[in-house]
Amino acid sequence: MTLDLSEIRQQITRIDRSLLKLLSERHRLAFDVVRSKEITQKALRDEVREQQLLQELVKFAESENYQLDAQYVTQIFQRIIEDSVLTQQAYLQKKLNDERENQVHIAFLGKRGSYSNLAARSYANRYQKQCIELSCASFEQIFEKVSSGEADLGVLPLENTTSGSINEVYDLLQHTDLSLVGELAYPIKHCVLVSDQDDLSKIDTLYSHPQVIQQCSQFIRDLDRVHIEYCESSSHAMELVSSLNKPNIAALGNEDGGNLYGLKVLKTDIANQANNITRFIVIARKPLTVSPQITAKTLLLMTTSQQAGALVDALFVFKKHQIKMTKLESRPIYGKPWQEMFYLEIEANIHHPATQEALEELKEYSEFLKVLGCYPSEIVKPVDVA
Ligand SMILES: C=C(O[C@@H]1C=C(C(=O)O)C=C[C@H]1O)C(=O)O
Repeated sequence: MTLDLSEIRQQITRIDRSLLKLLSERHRLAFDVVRSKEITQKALRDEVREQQLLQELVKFAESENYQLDAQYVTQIFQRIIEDSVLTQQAYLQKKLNDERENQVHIAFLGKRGSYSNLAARSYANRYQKQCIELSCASFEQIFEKVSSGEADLGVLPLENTTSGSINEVYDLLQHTDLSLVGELAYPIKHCVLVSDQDDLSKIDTLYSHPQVIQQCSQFIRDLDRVHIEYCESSSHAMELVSSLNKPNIAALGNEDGGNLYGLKVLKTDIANQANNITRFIVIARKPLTVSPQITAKTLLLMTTSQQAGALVDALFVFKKHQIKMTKLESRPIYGKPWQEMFYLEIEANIHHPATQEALEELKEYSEFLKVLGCYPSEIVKPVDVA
């Protein structure tokens, strides 16, 4: 055994490359798996198989030979399985919707380096498409760019695990003819970015988007007398802090974006909640067909009568048809004080006859009902290992 650090590091580098090679091999097998399932029409996700795999791996991991922590191993393999499931989904979806174009124009909020930009890139990557980026100054502009055909897709944040729903996006969905065609969960990792400063106590002004400020409120409260400057997006904040180049100011943003603007990270992990994830939606002009082999979600917009129990009656339809509801959100109706519009997200494929039947029944309990879109669920809930 050697204790020479550079030699040990060489060994680590070699092991990391081997791990990467194995990950790539496993990733490629996802394509063989999905081609096989295309023939058999088997459901893409097999939770029993996933559970067996994980249980066996944990048993190995904890054995004498490996001595690895069960939770550590489980988390890694859950990520690997998620990649396999999402890779297979993207393959099926591309084929089903006959997408041959290799480029996709995506509109998003903010400049290069914004979270929306990173989410847009990640979405294009998943579908192995080159992303032509169209940066927008407002959510409304994203809708306009997709409507006019300037953009093929628009990526918008819908909810965040810390700050909740993004009302403005919900409200814009009320008036659109565009369709929801996708979702993606993107981990948000806020940090303090500076031009040149090593001491956090020297910072007296923070620049960022109101959502980011809200998500880091506990960290900000603990700072002494810091002034907040609200910006259009976190990328605007990063650009501004970079161009002002002062030692007393900082931007709250993400590390990748910060790199782009030549900023350095002064502090990481500053969000109130460690698991800070934003769910983005993807909009397009045409609705999508979702493969029956994939877990699909459908977003509905509905109003009910003002009578007692009207919403309960409507929701009961889902219970009766054994349809899982993944989200219920209400927003005021513009011009109708104290009346509410409901957004219902269900785990169901709109093309499935059982869903159609449930929606027909739902019409009886609603005054207005509109399908905003049906899309593959990209939130792969891990199976329980116990
Ligand atoms: C790879 C498969 O597809 C999915 C992914 C799995 C994995 O990555 O191990 C396991 C089961 C399925 O949910 C498979 O069916 O074997």
